[in-house]
Amino acid sequence: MNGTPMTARRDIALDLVDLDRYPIDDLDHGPGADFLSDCQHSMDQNGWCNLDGFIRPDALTRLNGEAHDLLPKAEILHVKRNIYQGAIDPSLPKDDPRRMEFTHIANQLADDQIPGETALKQLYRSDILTEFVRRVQRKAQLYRCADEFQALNIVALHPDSWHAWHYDTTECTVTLLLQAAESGGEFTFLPNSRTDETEDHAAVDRLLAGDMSEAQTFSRGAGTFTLFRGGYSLHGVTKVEGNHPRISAILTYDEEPGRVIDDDINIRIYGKRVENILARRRAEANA
Ligand SMILES: O=C(O)CCC(=O)C(=O)O
Ligand SMILES: [Fe+2]
Repeated sequence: MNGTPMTARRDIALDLVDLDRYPIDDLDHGPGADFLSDCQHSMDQNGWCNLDGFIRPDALTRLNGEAHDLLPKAEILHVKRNIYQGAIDPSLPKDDPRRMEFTHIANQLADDQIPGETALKQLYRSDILTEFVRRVQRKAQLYRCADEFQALNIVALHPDSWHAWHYDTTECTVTLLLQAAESGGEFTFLPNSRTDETEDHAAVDRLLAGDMSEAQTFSRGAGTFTLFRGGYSLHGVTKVEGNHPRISAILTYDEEPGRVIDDDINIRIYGKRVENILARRRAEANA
């Protein structure tokens, strides 16, 4: 032993987040405490908290570069589902949302396709960031989602694509915009449109019919970090216009530790690749 102290690895959030504007490194004192209280107030009042320029410009170049390096290897997914992530049930009336199929096309990386050494994965795994999200969402505990596919995703929507209306399968979602669309591609949602007991069916039906008048949307530049309760807020992204894709990172969190997602939901989102992984695993387990 030479007496060299073990030094913990520096938390990458300290290098990527604009701490002057968003002091997530000290939420208990001075400016950090005021900032946290503003974020909590926005969650309470509006059901969202939108932090423009959360990622510093140099860090954004790095994260967006990682997404651009990885996306060519990702599948183009054709996602077909109802807003609850289920398969449609043809026995229901035609206007029941459980019967209505919404489809979209996305160039998407699942968590297992995003290497651990990337700054983006390290940012997702940052305890400082997770603690910030937990406190804004006012949770006694909050964990990063443990699902091998859903935990962290990178989603590129190419021109003419949208992201169909849905509820997430984990409660707390953060969407981090890495590259904005030239126009369109607006993140759009009905804050807290359902609870565990009920749903605002009238508002949901209006949105599904194309009436966006009650939906929340705001212009978000690249680097914007938006917290909301994705599992309880119907949401999607309007059609991307212009010449380049809109790219976002989706960070998911849940009150339950070890939250994993049903295989059928993962297959519906991620398609053949994940279907094959799960089938191989089942075959090996039975061998
Ligand atoms: O790209 C976004 O901003 C939202 C995407 C989304 O809702 C999702 O991947 O679940
Ligand atoms: Fe979502």
